[in-house]
Amino acid sequence: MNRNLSWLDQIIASKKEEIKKLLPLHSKMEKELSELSMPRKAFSAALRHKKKMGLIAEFKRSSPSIGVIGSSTDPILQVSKYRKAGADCISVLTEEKFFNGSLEDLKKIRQSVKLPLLRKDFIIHELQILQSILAGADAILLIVSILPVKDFFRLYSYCMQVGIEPLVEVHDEVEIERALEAGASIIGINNRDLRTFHVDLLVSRRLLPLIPEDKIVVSESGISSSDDLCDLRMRGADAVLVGEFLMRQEDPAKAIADLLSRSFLPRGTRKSPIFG
Ligand SMILES: O=P(O)(O)OC[C@@H](O)[C@@H](O)c1c[nH]c2ccccc12
Repeated sequence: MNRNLSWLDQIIASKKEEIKKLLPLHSKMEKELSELSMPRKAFSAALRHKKKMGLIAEFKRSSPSIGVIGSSTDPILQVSKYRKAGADCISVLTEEKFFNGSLEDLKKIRQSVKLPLLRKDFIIHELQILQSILAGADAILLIVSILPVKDFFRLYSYCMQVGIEPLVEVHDEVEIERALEAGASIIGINNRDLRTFHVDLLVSRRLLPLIPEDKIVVSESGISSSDDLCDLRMRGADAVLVGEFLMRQEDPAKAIADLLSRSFLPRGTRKSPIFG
């Protein structure tokens, strides 16, 4: 491993290798896609206009910022606990090198629950999008900060064309503009800076007012209490995405019940800071 490359550079390099292996399968994958039914809108439907804060519960074995979280946790068992406790959607981290995940995890989970599934990975090519649909994902994460502008717009349109919902991940004002320009309807504000790993819920507080009311907004990362949920709900978040906190719990169902206990509120309006 080249020590001069950041972990993100290393992930992107390994993704490029994976894509090379997928290239010969392209027409086979397209044929399989044509045999599936459209449209896939379950992910946004599970989060839009709800009376409580939406919860996307994540299956995440490890991460580059904190190391091993729950490496040997059984995906089917964990996700069934999430479902029984009231999670609205499931996110599965499939990146292998730093997150110890796999597409196999997602496929197993797909066979065991009907809840909408988000494939969480570093998507830089159309073939990964096809691969996600064929593995049973309802949505994919599209991270604005890792994509050249042109590639972002192209991949966004491809998602629309093949019928999978992109959760467009942003971390600052410029990325929000780009997401809105593409026409994104589900926007994830990542409270974690992917380059420094610094986590701050202030990122959501600052950016929520900049996103129009008709968009679904998900606050991602670093969320661990019902206070966090209440605050984000009142500031206009439709949903939260929670990984590490749930993976570390002995009783994830109880943790979900506690998290959601005070968030049965209508979503607050996203007031522009200019108007108070
Ligand atoms: O484990 P946390 O702090 O609850 O965070 C979950 C999720 O937001 C995080 O896994 C994530 C958000 N965006 C990403 C992009 C790539 C990898 C991981 C992520």
